[in-house]
Amino acid sequence: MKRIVLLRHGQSTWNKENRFTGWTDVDLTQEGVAEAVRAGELLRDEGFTFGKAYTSYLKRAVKTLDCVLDKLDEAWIPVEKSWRLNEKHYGMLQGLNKSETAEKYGEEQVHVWRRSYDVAPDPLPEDDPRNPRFDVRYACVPDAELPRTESLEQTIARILPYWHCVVFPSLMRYDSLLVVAHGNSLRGVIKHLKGIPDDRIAALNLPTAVPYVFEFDDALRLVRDYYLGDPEEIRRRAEAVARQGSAR
Ligand SMILES: O=C(O)[C@H](O)COP(=O)(O)O
Repeated sequence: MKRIVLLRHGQSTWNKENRFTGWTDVDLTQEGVAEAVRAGELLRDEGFTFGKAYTSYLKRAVKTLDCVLDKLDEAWIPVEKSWRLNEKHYGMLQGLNKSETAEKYGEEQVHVWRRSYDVAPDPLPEDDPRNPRFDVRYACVPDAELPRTESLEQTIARILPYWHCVVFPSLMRYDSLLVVAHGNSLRGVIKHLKGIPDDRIAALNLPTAVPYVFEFDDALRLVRDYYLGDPEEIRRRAEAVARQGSAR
């Protein structure tokens, strides 16, 4: 049996302030670090070990991965970072408070921006200092591939080449992989793995730092998926994520 564990990063400073984050490189809060440590302990106590780990270019995911590997005493395993695992780019919404945005534009519009499959928020202007073309970490990415905003569909379109060519084939070499990324980049991966239809993906909300396990048979067909942890608490936390777009 082969396994991939997907993990959303722990609480970030902008999660705490309820701001749209996207590609903004904000840090973990103390609570976020504690969540990451708890995720590592849970994986350790359930006997998980990993051959290789993947994460994004954003420090909230990288630091969460570090905390988990530390708890597993597996800081030595190969780790590969890719911009393709970054969060959905939230365009001009980045930095705005989600509740205030709901008060201004309506909860329904905010839900469309957050959870629709094919609607993207307004893009960052070309000369906006937040445009990824000005960020040295993306210097090796062709400009045409760097987003100024993204729908979930576009997020999935940039993740899948990496998923198909790099992450998933490494299951042939390693029995277990750990992928630490973001709420929407992982929703995209989960949509792909489970074949969730476009019009059903809006209902999926991922809480921070809850390990989500995918098991595959020897032919690498998905046989089972489940969260680690208390189902009632996970349900409550997923609902709280959904409510982040409510007006106050
Ligand atoms: O980028 C963000 O704001 C978060 O990572 C995910 O936000 P969402 O749950 O509002 O899509």
